Amino acid sequence: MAPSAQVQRAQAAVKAMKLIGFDPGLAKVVLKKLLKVYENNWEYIEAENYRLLADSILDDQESKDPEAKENDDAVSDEPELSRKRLRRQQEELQLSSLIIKPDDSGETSVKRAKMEESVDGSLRNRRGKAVRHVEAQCSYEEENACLSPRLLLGNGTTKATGILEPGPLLIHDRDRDRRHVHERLGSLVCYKEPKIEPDTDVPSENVVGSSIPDNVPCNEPENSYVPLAIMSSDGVPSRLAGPCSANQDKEQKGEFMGRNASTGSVGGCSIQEAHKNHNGVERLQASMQKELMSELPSVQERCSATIDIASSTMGEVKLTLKCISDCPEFRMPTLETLFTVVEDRCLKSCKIQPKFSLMNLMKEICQCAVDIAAEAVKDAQRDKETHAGSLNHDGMATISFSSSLNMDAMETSMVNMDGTQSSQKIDECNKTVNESSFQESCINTSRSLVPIPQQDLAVVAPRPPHDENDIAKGEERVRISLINEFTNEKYPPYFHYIPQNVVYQNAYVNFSLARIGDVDCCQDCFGDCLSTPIPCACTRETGGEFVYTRDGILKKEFLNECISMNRYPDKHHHFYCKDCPIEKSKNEKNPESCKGHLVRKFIKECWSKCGCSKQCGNRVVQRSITRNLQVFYTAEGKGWGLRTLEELPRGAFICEYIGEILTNTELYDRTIQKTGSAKHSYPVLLDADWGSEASLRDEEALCLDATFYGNIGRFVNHRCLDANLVEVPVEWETPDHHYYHLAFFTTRKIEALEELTWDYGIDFDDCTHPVKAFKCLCASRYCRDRKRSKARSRAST
Ligand SMILES: C[S@@+](CC[C@H](N)C(=O)[O-])C[C@H]1O[C@@H](n2cnc3c(N)ncnc32)[C@H](O)[C@@H]1O
Repeated sequence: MAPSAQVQRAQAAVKAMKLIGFDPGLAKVVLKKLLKVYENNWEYIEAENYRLLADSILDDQESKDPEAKENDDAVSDEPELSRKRLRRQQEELQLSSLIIKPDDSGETSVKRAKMEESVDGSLRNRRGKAVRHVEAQCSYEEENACLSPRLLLGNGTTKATGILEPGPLLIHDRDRDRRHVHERLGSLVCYKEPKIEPDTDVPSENVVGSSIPDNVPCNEPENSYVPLAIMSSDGVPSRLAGPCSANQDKEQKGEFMGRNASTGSVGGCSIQEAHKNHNGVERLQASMQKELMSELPSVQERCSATIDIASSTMGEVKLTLKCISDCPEFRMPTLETLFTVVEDRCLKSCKIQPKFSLMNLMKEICQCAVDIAAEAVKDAQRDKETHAGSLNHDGMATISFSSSLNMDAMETSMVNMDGTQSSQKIDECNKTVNESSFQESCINTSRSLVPIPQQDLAVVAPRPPHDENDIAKGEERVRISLINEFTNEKYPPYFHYIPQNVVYQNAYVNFSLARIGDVDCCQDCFGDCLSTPIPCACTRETGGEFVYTRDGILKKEFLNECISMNRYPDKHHHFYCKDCPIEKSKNEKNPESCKGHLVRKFIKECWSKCGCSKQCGNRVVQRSITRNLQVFYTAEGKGWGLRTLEELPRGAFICEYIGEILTNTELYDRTIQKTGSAKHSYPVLLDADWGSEASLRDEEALCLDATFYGNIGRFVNHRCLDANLVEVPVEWETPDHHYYHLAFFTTRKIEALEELTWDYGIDFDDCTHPVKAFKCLCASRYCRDRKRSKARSRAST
């Protein structure tokens, strides 16, 4: 019968001791003691070619030497001493293995790294790629020697056949003898069996750790690294507020990357599972190992994993993944393996797209950092220019930057969004960043982490201003794609996509619940107000009738009225204000009298103070965009426009016109600051109630400006009279008509791919109108601009 694994290991250990000159009998005795002390944990004993065993034999011999007795104690009597020694050895081993340097070819080599290979000479990762496990067993030169499953003795030369038999060691100079033994051990090359896969249970307290001290001073120098956030193993930052809130929660019982602590599964795929597929030999070894180590902590329990994120005020971000273990066999996997496994797990667990790549995710993180910083720069510049009164918002010029994380090297000149002007500078920046980051990686990376050349990480191309798959950047319930089939202008000039209006600065918009009285909401309602026999209080505005059908479509009568108001304004009521903000903005000192503002029909939707649900049929506009729409480049020269990709019924809600809420004064300031190079303009006056207010000051009159912040409503082009959209004022959070939402509804059935248009109601002769006069290209047979042009040309002939 073949000897048991235990016996085989014992034989190998004794033989190794014999090879370096120890008496096999003594080796056996000491080995027995060690096994007892270390509870049969062969990993400790076999580490570094039985260094512990050799040391223990020396200790044993020394303990029998009366001179030595005073100084050292035998291993059997002092297990703690042996443990300490082992720890020291492990520390030495780790330190010596940390240095990774690029060689002449630019590749990295692990200094003093030793190789171990599995039975077939290679290990494969789960995608079938060969993975080399780096072990501290033999040098690169000795790599081939490791392939043979036998004990070899190497003293610079590999002797596969002849085994040297040195004589017994004489114990005179203990230090020298120890050195001697260690040298011999160092040259002893030992075949190691394929590594047994670790257990997967990870007690959370062992997983979490941090290398960043709690007492980071608050007065760090400007460009020093300060931890922004320490990600605990469950991914929750345990420190978010910078250096002063440095109380890192080491106690936090986290789970690493969604790992289930009790099962060891990561994102639905446990490590155990991951290794189940290995061959039967490994399974057998795993069970043997389990038997021997049943009461020992698992490898994972002996590791701590930390993610440190440090950021300097200069914009550099360092992300460090540290896995520290007291287990001598523990090695960091290569990045390739790590990425492959994480990607696999993520793919399995999160059902994310098959194209998912961790590297892309990291690039995305870099990109986000750059985006956020760039936006702050842009805001600062805009503020500066606004104050200087010399702002030209028109070209929507923006900042181009190096997308690597060195914001110090950021290019700040204004260039076109195609990035053409700044490439040289970006290259230079990247070069600087690459060099320094590469060096840092060399120092900080643990033994088998290969520094990634920064050009792989850096996003080289300038960031596109918009996501062509979704211009709304996920802010809406539906994605809104972007397409230009006519020119090289791939994207519209940059603007911030916002799904809801935001106050720019001085606009007074009072959203307080206290202002909504009982008559302005339906507190007693429940569920869907449209399903109740008696219309709720919110219909007061619309004469006790809901304006929506159960299908969420605007009712015919109401829609007709709104369309008629737009098409035939003269037939409808107008307000005339005492001091018209529009006239005042044209001539402040001597304003003309008000030309009148249409008395518009309002929709009042239910809201949060009401008792009904968010799905209530009287909440159509606030539920935002639901239709399949697309921003596209128009063929006629109107620039970008909005179209539908689906057939739309008459009365369907399309979108709100969203922008910054400005006072009339603010809009006026913005308008006069324009130098005239602006191609398009995007303001809308919220004048539906101006006439009802006896005297409305400019700083009270509101408007929406979608130039810098807006939604897809800003792309709706103008069409004279027979536009297929009509704007309707809608309110829900405020009971008066001072501030309201502007919603677009279809005026007729619309085919898929038809452009959506709206009659801006502008007077093409009025050069002072906030919407800058443009040559109308609406192609409507009712085009007011064309009529005007014709009339002019007739008059001149
Ligand atoms: C609210 S924006 C519409 C989106 C704009 N086309 C774009 O590319 O961003 C209004 C501007 O679009 C252009 N525009 C809209 N309707 C137009 C039309 N019928 N004819 C010519 N230009 C039009 C004008 O420059 C106008 O100032």
